[in-house]
Amino acid sequence: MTDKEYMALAISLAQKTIGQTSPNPAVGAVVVKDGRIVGLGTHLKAGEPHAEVHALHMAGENAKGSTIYVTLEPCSHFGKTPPCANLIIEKQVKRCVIASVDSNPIVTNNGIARLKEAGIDVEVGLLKEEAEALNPYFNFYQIYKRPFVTLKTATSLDGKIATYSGDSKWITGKEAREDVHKYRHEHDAILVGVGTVLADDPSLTCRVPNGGINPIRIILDTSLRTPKTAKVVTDNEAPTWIIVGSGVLDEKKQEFEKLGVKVIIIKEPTISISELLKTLGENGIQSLFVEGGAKVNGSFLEAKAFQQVITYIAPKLIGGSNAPTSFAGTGFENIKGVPLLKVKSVEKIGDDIKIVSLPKER
Ligand SMILES: Nc1c(/N=C/[C@H](O)[C@H](O)[C@H](O)COP(=O)(O)O)[nH]c(=O)[nH]c1=O
Ligand SMILES: Nc1c(N[C@@H]2O[C@H](COP(=O)(O)O)[C@@H](O)[C@H]2O)[nH]c(=O)[nH]c1=O
Ligand SMILES: [Zn+2]
Repeated sequence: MTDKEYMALAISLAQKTIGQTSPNPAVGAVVVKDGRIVGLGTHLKAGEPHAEVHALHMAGENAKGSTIYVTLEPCSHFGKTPPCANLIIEKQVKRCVIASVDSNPIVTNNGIARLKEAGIDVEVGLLKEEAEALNPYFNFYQIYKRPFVTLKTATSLDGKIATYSGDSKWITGKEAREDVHKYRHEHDAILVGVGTVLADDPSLTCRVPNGGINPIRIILDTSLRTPKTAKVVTDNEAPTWIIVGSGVLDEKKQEFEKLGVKVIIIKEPTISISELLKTLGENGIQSLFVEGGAKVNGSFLEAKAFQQVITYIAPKLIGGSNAPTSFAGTGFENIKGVPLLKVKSVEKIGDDIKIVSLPKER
């Protein structure tokens, strides 16, 4: 097979682990000796061995004089695991083909330099775009130290998220709702406003066939109105963090902490999105799935604080000038001031349409 085919195999291995390796990136590795695949590996969980370690372990003696294809630059630092670059050198690998450079500042280019110093034949950039597309959340966080934000809305053809009476079950169909759970698995955290908690009492867990990883549930709740009886407080299915403003009294905070909820006070009377994202970044959240409701979506939109928008549109017409739409708040005064997006994909999903769009650099 060609170098490209081996690297594509490494990428496909990593693809299947997206969502389970955070805060580490998803990485795949393939070891080839004399035209035979002798080792395969992918990083499965943060703190466990890296992809190269698994692949070289499987290769055993055949690692000597082999070629290793890896989707990310081999690490060169002692994090929770020893450096992969050292292991590649120790196992006397002959050639190392790397798809993408590591965006983690403590790693970037050090691994490549160390391999070259040891006389290993290093090539960088094969299927670079495909490899970088494996870890958009990790890469964004390494650069900005705040979470990559995905906004998700589910509306009728006429842009409503509920009827004027507040009924919203269900607008989109089973397939679209299941697709949402894939994003819950992939993101570190899911965020809704207390309005959604009061209206839907959502569980915000990841319910995909064969199970998935539950995101941390983050509730934007300036004056701590979340009921103590809410599922997100009582179901013990996943961690729940409630973000409150500086006006919340300490003893009220402690009541929720006694129930196992983490309460984070933003030192402002109302929660600004930029302050929220800075705080979540400091708490290690690399990716945030914002599932509304309209008020929260509106505040993220006005702060222009999002990196991708997932829109599900159901072939239904709800009507009514009082029926809520997906973005509340003030909105923009002029068309020329609104954020521009680029449509990345449009697809049918069940009876609904799914559009993924990305902010356009102005
Ligand atoms: N009403 C609709 C949605 N409504 C989503 C709500 O905002 C809230 O996130 C859900 O009720 C979450 O519930 P749980 O976590 O599954 O228990 N979302 C959708 O994709 N389609 C709809 O029709
Ligand atoms: N997952 C992964 C890498 N991840 C890199 O190593 C860092 C985590 O190191 P540690 O704390 O030791 O697990 C992570 O931030 C990223 O820069 N590197 C690799 O060579 N192969 C792998 O499979
Ligand atoms: Zn490593």
